[in-house]
Amino acid sequence: KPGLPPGPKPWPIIGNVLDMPSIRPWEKYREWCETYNSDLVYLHIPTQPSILVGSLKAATELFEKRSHIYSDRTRNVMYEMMHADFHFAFMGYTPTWRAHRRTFHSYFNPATLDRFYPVQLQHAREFLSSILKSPENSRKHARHMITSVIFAITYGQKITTMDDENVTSAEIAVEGISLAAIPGIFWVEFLPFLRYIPSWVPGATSVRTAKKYLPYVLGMRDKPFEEVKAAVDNGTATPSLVSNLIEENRSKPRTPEESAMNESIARNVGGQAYAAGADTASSSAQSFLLAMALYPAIQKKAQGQLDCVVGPNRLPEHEDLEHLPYIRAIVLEVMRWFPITPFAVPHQSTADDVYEGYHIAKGTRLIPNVWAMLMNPEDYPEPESFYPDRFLGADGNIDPNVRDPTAVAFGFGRRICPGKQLALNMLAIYIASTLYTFDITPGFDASGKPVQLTTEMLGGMISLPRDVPTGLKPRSEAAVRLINEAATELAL
Ligand code: HEM
Repeated sequence: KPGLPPGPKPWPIIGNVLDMPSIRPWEKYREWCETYNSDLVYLHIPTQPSILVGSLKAATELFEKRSHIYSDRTRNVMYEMMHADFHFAFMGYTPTWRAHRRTFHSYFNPATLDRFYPVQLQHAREFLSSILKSPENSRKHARHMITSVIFAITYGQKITTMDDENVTSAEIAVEGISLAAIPGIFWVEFLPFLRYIPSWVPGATSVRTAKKYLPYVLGMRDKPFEEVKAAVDNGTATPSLVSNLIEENRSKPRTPEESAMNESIARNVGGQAYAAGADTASSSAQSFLLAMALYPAIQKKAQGQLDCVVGPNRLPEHEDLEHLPYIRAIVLEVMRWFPITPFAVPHQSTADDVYEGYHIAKGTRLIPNVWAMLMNPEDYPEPESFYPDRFLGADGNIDPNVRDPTAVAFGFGRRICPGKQLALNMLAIYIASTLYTFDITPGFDASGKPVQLTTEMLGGMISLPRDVPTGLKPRSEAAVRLINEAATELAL
């Protein structure tokens, strides 16, 4: 009879709860796979049996080839308490999840994503202008750019400052969602009845945390949606995901139930775009700056190709990317070198199964160690080095024989990130525009010394670089002129 995969020895009752790392968990997860010499490692977590999936081979076999039984999500009591379960990334493998995903996909169908090029280009160029004015705020500007694209596409709203109420509220909501996603830090996850303990009881951290974030989560879902709905009513809405869904819902006769269901899907799908897309893509935008400051020779090489393809008289556009394999290789290497979702979003099984002689019971949570897969030296020699050339063949084009890291970094199977291509398009034009116009160096600290950059990763479910360089200098007077001309055009 197949047994459980190997794993750390459990304690009575609490199992491996105290073994669960909260700092850089992906490293401990990899160590366990090595210690037990197994792609799968079993963790005894009360009420939530879990398996770490340490190799791409196992992840592909389970999440992709057997996706019909590995596409569920783990119940997260904290999400229920803070109402974050409206986000379809956290819904179970149900018809409701499917309806949400279908709606999202119909708007962000990869075949029609070029209609978002203009909005991406506009905000990439606004980023250049902002950097020209205050390079010391590079982290904030990168975040602002991605947030602006997401709000423009989702709600047709212009985010002129990061102090915008819809943004600050969503930021706090995402902080709560990210916190609640770290496996093993809230006791309510193991003992769901704790949710009913009053928040004043000492130790009721779960209840107090959920209570703190609840209004922000609801605000993120409802406030911008209501604003767009009112604009649609007044005939003043700018076309967007949400206005489109509202109008479509009204365009055909429907029963009140159907109509309410469609409105709820529109509200949820809009409300989760910021949570799913802003932290993730802006973390990659920031880690790109970090890589460039740490690897100046790569920067030079990319700038050489940009100068050659784009010429001296204009800024890059999406259409240039086809002729810029080195930029595309940098995008791939950014996604690999800095795994911003180091264990993706765990999947859960819906039937008993056997893999390589191990028993995987129905209801097991499977945590893919995406970080370890992207740092695997067999696929990517010297994985700690930022080396885009690894993706290029002898002809200077992308070599299809090198494993595509975006097939791992965005998760797996039926749950794979549906915003993947949108995110990659956004990052590619931002990377091309920034390298074309700026030299990126670490910058200086308050005492005037060059900053010592590290590659330290912060955060849990979504990680971001601790250090983001601030030494961005325009490459030439011509670059400054092009940025200013673009800004004038955008203001017209
Ligand atoms: C660099 C940027 C991004 C990364 C690395 C990323 C990564 C991921 C990962 C790892 C998952 C979980 C996949 C799985 O369960 O196997 C996911 C799910 C998801 N992502 Fe992304 N994402 C990014 C950007 C975006 C953007 C821009 C959007 C939308 C605007 C988006 C929307 C979603 C949604 C809705 C889900 C849930 C899918 C489901 O459960 O069915 N993501 N993403």
